[in-house]
Amino acid sequence: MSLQVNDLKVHYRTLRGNVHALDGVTFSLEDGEIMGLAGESGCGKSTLGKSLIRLDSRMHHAGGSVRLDGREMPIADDKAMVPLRFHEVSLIPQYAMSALNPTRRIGRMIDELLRARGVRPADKADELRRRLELVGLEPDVLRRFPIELSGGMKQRVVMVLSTLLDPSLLIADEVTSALDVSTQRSVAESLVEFRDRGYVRSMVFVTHDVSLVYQIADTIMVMYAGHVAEKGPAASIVSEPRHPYTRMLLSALPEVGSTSGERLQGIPGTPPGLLDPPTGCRFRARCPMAFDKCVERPPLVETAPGHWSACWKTGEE
Ligand SMILES: Nc1ncnc2c1ncn2[C@@H]1O[C@H](COP(=O)(O)OP(=O)(O)OP(=O)(O)O)[C@@H](O)[C@H]1O
Repeated sequence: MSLQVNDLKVHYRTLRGNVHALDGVTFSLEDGEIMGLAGESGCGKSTLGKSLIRLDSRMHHAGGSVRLDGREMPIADDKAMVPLRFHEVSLIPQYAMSALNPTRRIGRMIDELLRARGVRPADKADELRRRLELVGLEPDVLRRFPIELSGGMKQRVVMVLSTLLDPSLLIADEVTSALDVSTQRSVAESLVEFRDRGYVRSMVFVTHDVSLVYQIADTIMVMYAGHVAEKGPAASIVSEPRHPYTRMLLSALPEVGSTSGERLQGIPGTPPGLLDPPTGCRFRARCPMAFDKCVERPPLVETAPGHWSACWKTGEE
């Protein structure tokens, strides 16, 4: 599996104009890669996840391309995307576990969803049980209603369901944020296990929690206001961040980096609005390193193998 996203632009149409939620996003994902996607609220993480599977009616594909396994994905063509969903690309959306139909038993709901995707439930019954067991759920969960399950159990059901057809790419959007810390960890570890067993080939793990993603991801991509700020191997993003925004994001976290005895710093200011975003580097108004050239948009350049950063200063180092 390989994913190449090139200069992707996705906007939301609103009465006040277009919200430039993704404005020229470029990155790639290797076979087997788990990429953590981080950044402040509103930077475009969910929009990127949704763009790879379903553009809703307010979303507009304004440019760029997405290639999965060398094939162009018709992301703007809802109908043409139907055969790819769940088979090639699957999404565990934010709040998926609270969206489970409360009036359906889990087993019946899974059967209905499989049929809707052209799959006979009987053909998947053994595999379903094996995977439920793998995530620590008894087969009797299939006879229960969602209300009878804890948040962690529901999230595991959703994970198993979303990956039952062995998609190439899984997008997991904030799948752990509503769970307690130990459940978060085990849900995240189950996702890694799914990758290791080949149930999914590669994964984009969207999160606010850089410390959790650091434990499970191979690479981390940091977005800022609809742009990619930096992408690289997880260890070097955390220990040697190149982009000033990544540095500030990490220094605002208690769990990651060398924080012993150091005072945590918040990031002063707020991200720009995306209805009429500023030209050039979108971080420049908050950046302690900003200089004249930042009125031009910095290109994303590879500063070390597999490590990309979009900052004029990084390019100079
Ligand atoms: N339906 C919508 N209509 C208009 N603008 C939207 C819509 N959904 C999202 N946006 C805007 O698009 C931008 C990106 O939002 P997105 O939800 O992708 O960010 P995010 O990084 O996932 O945030 P969060 O972490 O809070 O989920 C934001 O400026 C947001 O306000």
